[in-house]
Amino acid sequence: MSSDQPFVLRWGIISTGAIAAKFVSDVLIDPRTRAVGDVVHKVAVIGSRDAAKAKEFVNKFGRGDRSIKAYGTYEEVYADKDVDAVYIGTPHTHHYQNSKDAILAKKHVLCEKPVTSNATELKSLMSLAKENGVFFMEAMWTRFQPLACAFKRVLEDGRLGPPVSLRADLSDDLDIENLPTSHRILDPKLGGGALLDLGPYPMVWAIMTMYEHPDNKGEEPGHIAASMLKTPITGVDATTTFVLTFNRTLKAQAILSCSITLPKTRPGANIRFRNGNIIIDAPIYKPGAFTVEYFDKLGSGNVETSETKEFSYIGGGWHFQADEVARCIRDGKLESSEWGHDKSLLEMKVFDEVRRQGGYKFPDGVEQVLG
Ligand SMILES: NC(=O)C1=CN([C@@H]2O[C@H](COP(=O)(O)OP(=O)(O)OC[C@H]3O[C@@H](n4cnc5c(N)ncnc54)[C@H](OP(=O)(O)O)[C@@H]3O)[C@@H](O)[C@H]2O)C=CC1
Ligand SMILES: O=C1OC[C@@H](O)[C@H](O)[C@H]1O
Repeated sequence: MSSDQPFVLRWGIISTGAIAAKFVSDVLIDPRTRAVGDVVHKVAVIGSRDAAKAKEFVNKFGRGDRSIKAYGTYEEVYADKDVDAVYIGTPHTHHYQNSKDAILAKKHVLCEKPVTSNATELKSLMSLAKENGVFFMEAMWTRFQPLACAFKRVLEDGRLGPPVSLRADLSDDLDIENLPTSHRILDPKLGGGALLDLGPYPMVWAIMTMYEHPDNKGEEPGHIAASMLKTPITGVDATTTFVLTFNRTLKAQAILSCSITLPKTRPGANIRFRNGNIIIDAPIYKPGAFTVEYFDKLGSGNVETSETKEFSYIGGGWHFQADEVARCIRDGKLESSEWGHDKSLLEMKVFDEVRRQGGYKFPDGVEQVLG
């Protein structure tokens, strides 16, 4: 193959749930429709706990590709020689075991958010991935969308000055009164509740804005304050608010919230800098636009200029993270420089602490590795 041929990444898919369908649909879109010419994706294998579901998934989402294999166990996916990377779309509390099995089979892994149930599980996977020489990343798709890349460029040009305060919320009224208690959103055995499902999204904006800020020097927040409101249905958190104070070198505060009993709020995020603001549309997992406001002079609050940047593309937005995985694997990297292990680890440490303060303990046996 000549070097100007795109790199082909062959995926094995674990689970036939809602997000696996979205991921597969996106990676099967011709990458040239998003101006990507250096990588392409091949879905090689679908794995389900039920062979009939896997076959049905291939028929429904495989775009007529008759070479896609359908398996009735996940183990067959890990063992398949035609698979380079495994995408894991199972419920949160299965991510650790599924990732571990894939890594031990020497497959690269892209695992849905939240990457594990707790920080200790994640640390164990990070070590295992390094020992086995495979790439490992949490599927933090928002970070790879064109809007997030443009947002980072605005932060990096420095005109806004340092960030001081950020508010970000991801809420969605999931009609929990009418969901079965076995649904992954309600069942504590599946890590149910707002924090683990929706909390990664306010976190990603805080991480991009504050944790990654050069003045922060890679410090974790020095203080975390959290409160959870539980649903009486199963006791998982329905609404959670947590405040991260970056008080070590950067002096900034992120006020983050999520809810499964409220509709989305507008805007999704509001970030205040010494010299202006950034306002991000809802929903913050895939905003369509953001507005940058610049003050006439430092700290005045008078908006002199403002610019709104809008984004659209073909597909749901899950393919950009897949392109990142393909490029990293092609280049022999074991982690992404945009969403590396340290960022997922910070997320999981924060979630552990928020659950501790909120009194949300998983049932015994859910966490596979305890700290
Ligand atoms: N990035 C994003 O935008 C999104 C990410 N997610 C994340 O993806 C994960 C899955 O969510 P979602 O697709 O909505 O969930 P679904 O319930 O729709 O699908 C989960 C799938 O996991 C498999 N599975 C394995 N073990 C279990 C189990 N014990 N109970 C239920 N299902 C099981 C099943 O596939 P099978 O029977 O074929 O084995 C099932 O279809 C979550 O961690 C969530 O946070 C979810 C939505 C959006
Ligand atoms: O990751 C997600 O983003 C979109 C939400 O609707 C979904 O519940 C969540 O899992």
